[in-house]
Amino acid sequence: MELGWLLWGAGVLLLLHVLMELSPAVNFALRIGFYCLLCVVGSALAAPVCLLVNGGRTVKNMRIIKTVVKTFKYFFGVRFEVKGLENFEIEGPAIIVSNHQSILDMMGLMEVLPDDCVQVGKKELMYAGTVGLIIYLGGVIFINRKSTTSAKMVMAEVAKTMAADKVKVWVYPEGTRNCTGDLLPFKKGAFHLAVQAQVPVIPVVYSSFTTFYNPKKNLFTSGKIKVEVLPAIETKGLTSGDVSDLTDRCFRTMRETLFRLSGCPSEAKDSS
Ligand SMILES: CCCCCCCC/C=C\CCCCCCCC(=O)SCCNC(=O)CCNC(=O)[C@H](O)C(C)(C)COP(=O)(O)OP(=O)(O)OC[C@H]1O[C@@H](n2cnc3c(N)ncnc32)[C@H](O)[C@@H]1OP(=O)(O)O
Ligand SMILES: CCCCCCCCCCCCCC(=O)OC[C@@H](O)COP(=O)(O)O
Repeated sequence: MELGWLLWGAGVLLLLHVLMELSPAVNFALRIGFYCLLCVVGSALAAPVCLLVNGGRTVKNMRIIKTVVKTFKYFFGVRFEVKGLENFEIEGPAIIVSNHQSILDMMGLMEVLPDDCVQVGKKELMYAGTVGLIIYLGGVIFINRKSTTSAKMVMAEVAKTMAADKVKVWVYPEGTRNCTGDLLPFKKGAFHLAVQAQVPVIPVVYSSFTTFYNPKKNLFTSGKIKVEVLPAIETKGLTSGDVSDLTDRCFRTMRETLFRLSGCPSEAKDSS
């Protein structure tokens, strides 16, 4: 009986292996599926721990979430090379902005996430089962991207509470995933938030995944991601009239850094 199960297990594994060898599409789907499974199972295990240790929705849960997510990279052979972590060492609140390429970004996020930092996410994530639950428990701020008015209202609330709670807020200013090796134009919410709260903006750039991860080509191998935390940009004294300039400045700095980290400096020159 037990031998039977073993044989079945071995058979299924062998079949999966052969399928992965034969078809890049199956290989890709299985690896992404496994990532999602890790997220779902990891969240299911972490949620009760968060509830027991911290009692409910609080940014303190991010430490627990971070501990779990930081183990994921070993399953996929993803390595991180991080520079500039000292730029996070700012007392009190700040807005952190970074590029957003894929759902795999959650690994890169947790690799560098400073203490007392919540993220802004689309509200649909709240309904992603156990993952939604863990994101909720971690204190993520949910916005409705389809309604600028309501998103702006949420962000204005955040500007007020950020100083009181001394939290940093992580925003993906592209507003959606983008795995092209370039940046999408930045939305302005993060920069309005920084100016309203008069807190610095800290840009974080992840090198392009395109060499090892490309959903269109069913590519997902092991690979190295370079991460750079850039020096903070002060916003003291800036007013809402300066938001566009601030946005452009961050965009240009981050785009140059992205090309430099991804090893394509020529594109940086062509861009402006
Ligand atoms: C234990 C195991 C666990 C495993 C599982 C892992 C779990 C990991 C756990 C936890 C990590 C959780 C991580 C979550 C990550 C989620 C990522 C996402 O979901 S990314 C998508 C959502 N995020 C965004 O979209 C943000 C950025 N968006 C914005 O800030 C936008 O600006 C927004 C939504 C506020 C408005 O977007 P618009 O599309 O309408 O575009 P615009 O150009 O920015 O705004 C239109 C006009 O409104 C003004 N405006 C915008 N915000 C304003 C403001 N606050 N005040 C005044 N005016 C404002 C602008 O200046 C613009 O006006 P003028 O064109 O300049 O005239
Ligand atoms: C019902 C159970 C489903 C479980 C699926 C598990 C998937 C794990 C995903 C980890 C969190 C990913 C957060 C993320 O990266 O969200 C994407 C948004 O930022 C941008 O959205 P979009 O590009 O505009 O669709």
